[in-house]
Amino acid sequence: MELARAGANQRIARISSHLQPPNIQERSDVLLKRAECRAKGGAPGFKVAILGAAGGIGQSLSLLMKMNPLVSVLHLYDVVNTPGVTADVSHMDTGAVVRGFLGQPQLESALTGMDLVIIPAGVPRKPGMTRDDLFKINAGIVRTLCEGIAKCCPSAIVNLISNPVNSTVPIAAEVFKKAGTYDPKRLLGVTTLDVVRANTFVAEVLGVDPREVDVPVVGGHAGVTILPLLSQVKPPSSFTAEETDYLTNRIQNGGTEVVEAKAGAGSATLSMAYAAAKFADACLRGLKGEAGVVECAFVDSQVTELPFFATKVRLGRAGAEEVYQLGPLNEYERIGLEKAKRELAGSIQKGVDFIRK
Ligand SMILES: NC(=O)C1=CN([C@@H]2O[C@H](COP(=O)(O)OP(=O)(O)OC[C@H]3O[C@@H](n4cnc5c(N)ncnc54)[C@H](O)[C@@H]3O)[C@@H](O)[C@H]2O)C=CC1
Ligand SMILES: O=C([O-])CC(=O)C(=O)O
Repeated sequence: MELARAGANQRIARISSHLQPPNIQERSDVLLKRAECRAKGGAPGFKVAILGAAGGIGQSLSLLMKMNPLVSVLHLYDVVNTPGVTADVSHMDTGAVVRGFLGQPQLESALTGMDLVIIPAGVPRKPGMTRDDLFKINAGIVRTLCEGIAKCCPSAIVNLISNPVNSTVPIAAEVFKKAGTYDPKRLLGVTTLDVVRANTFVAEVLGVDPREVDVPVVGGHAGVTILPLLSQVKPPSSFTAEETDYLTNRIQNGGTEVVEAKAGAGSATLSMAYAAAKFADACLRGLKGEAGVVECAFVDSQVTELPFFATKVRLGRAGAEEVYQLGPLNEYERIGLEKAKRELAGSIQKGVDFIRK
């Protein structure tokens, strides 16, 4: 009986969360609070916000996070089109309560109380552009969103997708430092798509199921900074010099391959939403206290002389609780590492300067 009533409340909360009249909205807030309390009580559940939820990545990612049983509350924020995306996703008969937020005046409401904030907001590449060409527009977007996080949910884990990741993560760190809320363990640049691609392409070469393959990809998330460690592939495998060249180039240029195939209609969205959902799920499992959750991510790091670097990290209740060393590299990878570090150093500094200067 009580369960049925709770279910009805949740339904009303879902429907009325899109309605505008203040009295209905007020009632919806009460009902939503009840649903949130319930979700926070017995059944485990985290509050997740997606910033840029109406975009190419954002929409598919919203769908995937609505399907995640670890999510009890899902906030969808964008500067356009969130009412439609929210209405649509909210009809899915899964547990998470969905709520939409539109435009800067609603940013703080979208962020308050969140455990995990995922950011795919910003412009994507067109053919002929590098990820760094997106810096001008996306740096400002990331700064504004991170200022909101520092104010409204300073303890949230942040998954940063907006490009150029090699610069936007340092930007976010500087914003949080300025606000006095920086916790390096909680800021993670999402490089999962590089690992997803590496697993797929290596599996093709080996003739096995990609789900059986694990390729560490380290460095950063642009061109030569994307460094797959083929000598550490699991299960242990050897590659000819030709295969190593082919795989390294294909993994480093996977993003460009999609940008060119889409011919002006944007960059990877579907595989990226899949990768982001996979990474967010790992973060939530870590938050829940699951042991042994390990993923690659671009984080505050002491693995090299650079202040940020992507390696495997262990995800726990506090975020990236352990940052793993690179492990043994072969000669090909050592040369790649030096190239990656040279480019990364400039991209990181550019991000830092954007906030400090
Ligand atoms: N880390 C990675 O591996 C990958 C990163 N990306 C990056 O993700 C970003 C998003 O890509 P798409 O979804 O394809 O772009 P999109 O243009 O389809 O969507 C971006 C969304 O961000 C929204 N937005 C713009 N300014 C905003 C603001 N101030 N606050 C909130 N939302 C705002 C837009 O309204 C739009 O809905 C791009 O920067 C792209 O380069 C894309 C693929 C892989
Ligand atoms: O290539 C791009 O611009 C988008 C991206 O980061 C990727 O697909 O890896």
